[in-house]
Amino acid sequence: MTSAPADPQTPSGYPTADARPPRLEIRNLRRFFDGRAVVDDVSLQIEAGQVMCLLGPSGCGKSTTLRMIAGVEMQDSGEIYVDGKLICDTVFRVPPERREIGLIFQDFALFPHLSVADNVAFGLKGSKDEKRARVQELLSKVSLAQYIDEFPHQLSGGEQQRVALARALAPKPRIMLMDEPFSGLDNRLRDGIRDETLALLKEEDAAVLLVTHEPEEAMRMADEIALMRAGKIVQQGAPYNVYTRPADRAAVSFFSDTNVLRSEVNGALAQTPFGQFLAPGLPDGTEVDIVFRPQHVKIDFDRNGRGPNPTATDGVAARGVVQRARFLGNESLVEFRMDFDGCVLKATVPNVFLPEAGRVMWLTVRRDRCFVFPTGG
Ligand SMILES: Nc1ncnc2c1ncn2[C@@H]1O[C@H](COP(=O)(O)OP(=O)(O)OP(=O)(O)O)[C@@H](O)[C@H]1O
Repeated sequence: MTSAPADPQTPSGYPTADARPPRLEIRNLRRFFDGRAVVDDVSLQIEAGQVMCLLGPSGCGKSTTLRMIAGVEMQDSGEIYVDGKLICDTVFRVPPERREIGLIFQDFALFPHLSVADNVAFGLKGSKDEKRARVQELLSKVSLAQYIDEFPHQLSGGEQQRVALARALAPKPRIMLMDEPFSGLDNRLRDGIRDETLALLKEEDAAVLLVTHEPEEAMRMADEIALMRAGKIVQQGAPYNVYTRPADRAAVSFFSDTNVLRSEVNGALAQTPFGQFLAPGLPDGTEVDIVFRPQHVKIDFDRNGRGPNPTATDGVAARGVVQRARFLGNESLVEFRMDFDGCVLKATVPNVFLPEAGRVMWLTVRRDRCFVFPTGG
């Protein structure tokens, strides 16, 4: 007996015949502008009901990636699959309107001359009653049922954004692409709308790819973060893992303020005034950066010219002088000029802690929260 020939539009590599392929898969996408790869070998998989955030600085290629998936930009190489079916490579291309992909952009334009109901119904097929039922269902979900017959100019920015979300979800897209969808909203509105949007997206079971340059937004929204830099995915994983096990120095500083100490490897160890750090696999003489976040610096008082005793978790204490201290609302930020080489280190402390400038204090660093990277690597 011979087996049926493989479907040429189905990618290989799924472990068993009944294993469900990802809702969206992109493989090795590349796009060149003026000879420069602005998207460079990007591969991602997103399941139904999963929110993936493509996070990175301005110009790193996030929107171009999204535009290729939407079908409004063509890749120079690579493939895009939906539920295991090829929808686009360099020869075959399903047109954008047949991809069943919902889109929301920062400048989501509602049609000003159409009512809220007609905006939401815009991409819907079916009878008038069916359309009306779906419109009502979605407007209730975004808590705007009472505005069904209003016009966009009668709504606030946040309400308009929720209508845009309802419109994008109305045709039950299998995939939702969102490009900085909340950046036009003011801070107070944003958190609430993000949470509502997330709940609704989960309920509708779409695979979501959300583009943002704000780490906080990605941490808040994502099941998985793909960190992008200069056209490439440099790290991918659950928000906790990306935050606590950053791939390189730039990945640490993308999420938060950082402190950096410079050292040189000797016998797989890097010596610092805070004690020695493991530098496995790095040859002697390699310059390294020991990177840590201000919230992992501990502050202790001076005891007649001495600091706290060394411990396994916090290492050795180093002496510094308070430069300035500021209250930031939830925490205080204190800057120290360190005795050992005059560098400035930052520490954050919960609540209010505002020591006067010139005061001598001792700092230790949570050793398990320090990262050792080759300098410039
Ligand atoms: N049509 C185009 N022609 C030439 N260069 C382009 C074109 N579209 C994008 N680029 C360039 O490609 C790079 C990536 O752009 P892209 O918009 O994808 O970045 P991004 O990460 O989404 O940035 P932002 O967060 O600022 O929107 C940028 O340097 C941009 O100038």
